[in-house]
Amino acid sequence: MAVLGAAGRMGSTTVRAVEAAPDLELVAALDATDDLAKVTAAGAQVAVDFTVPSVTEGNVHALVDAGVHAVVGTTGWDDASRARVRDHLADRPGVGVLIAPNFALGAVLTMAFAARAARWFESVEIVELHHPDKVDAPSGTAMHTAHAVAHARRAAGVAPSPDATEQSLDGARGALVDDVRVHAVRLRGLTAHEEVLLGNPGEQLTIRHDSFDRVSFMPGVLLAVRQMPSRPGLTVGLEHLLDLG
Ligand SMILES: NC(=O)C1=CN([C@@H]2O[C@H](COP(=O)(O)OP(=O)(O)OC[C@H]3O[C@@H](n4cnc5c(N)ncnc54)[C@H](O)[C@@H]3O)[C@@H](O)[C@H]2O)C=CC1
Ligand SMILES: O=C(O)C1=N[C@H](C(=O)O)C[C@H](O)C1
Repeated sequence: MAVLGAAGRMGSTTVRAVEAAPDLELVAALDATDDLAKVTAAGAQVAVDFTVPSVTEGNVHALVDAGVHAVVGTTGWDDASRARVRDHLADRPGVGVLIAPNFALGAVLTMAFAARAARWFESVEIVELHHPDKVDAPSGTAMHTAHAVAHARRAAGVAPSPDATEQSLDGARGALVDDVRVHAVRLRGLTAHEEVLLGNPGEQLTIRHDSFDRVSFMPGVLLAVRQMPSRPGLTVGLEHLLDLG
């Protein structure tokens, strides 16, 4: 297999995890100046992408063209970019692509629990907290959580969260993602954290996940590397590989 973004925080952690896995062989480790052709030249069947939002879609199309399965952890995807990959895969039967905003088991469970709870609370807001070197906000995980929560609330006929704000500074109420408020904190010392706050009169439920170390993402990454060769087409979210989707 191959790792794209191998010199980065997640890419280097993935390289170490793959090297420690007896059933996987790392044949290519690429970073920004490397030609993607090295992936096929090395005979990789699966490539993991932990690069940057501005290049990940191009990488995936090149991998699909080369018949290489892709496990994508890079964020910054939207409906349009995912649709382009889905369309491309229609011409390449047998090739699988997973785009997952978070590979940590606890984060995937947080999203599943939040979606399950969402219909039972009048208010819901999301706070994501990350290291200050992160280039995108809100996090891909928070966006995915907001869409899942919004979908569950719409399906149950629940109104958007009440909010009487008439006057506020720009950004004070966070970003509105699919009718759910998302707040992004960037703080030295943090790794990757998310809280889903659910409120009713007289009670609050907080669902919180903390990744203290990037090793927390590795079991999910390796699971996906092993499964994608038998999952053709586009899969969005690790929850589908864990039977939680
Ligand atoms: N899905 C998940 O579980 C997780 C996803 N992420 C996401 O993964 C991405 C990477 O995060 P970090 O590793 O923290 O960033 P980073 O900045 O440490 O690493 C990115 C690496 O990609 C390299 N790169 C840039 N363009 C490239 C190209 N064209 N080809 C190959 N390599 C290229 C950079 O030189 C750098 O080494 C971000 O989008 C982040 O949000 C991060 C943690 C977990
Ligand atoms: O950049 C990060 O660090 C992370 N990015 C992903 C995201 O945007 O959701 C996953 C995790 O939160 C860490």
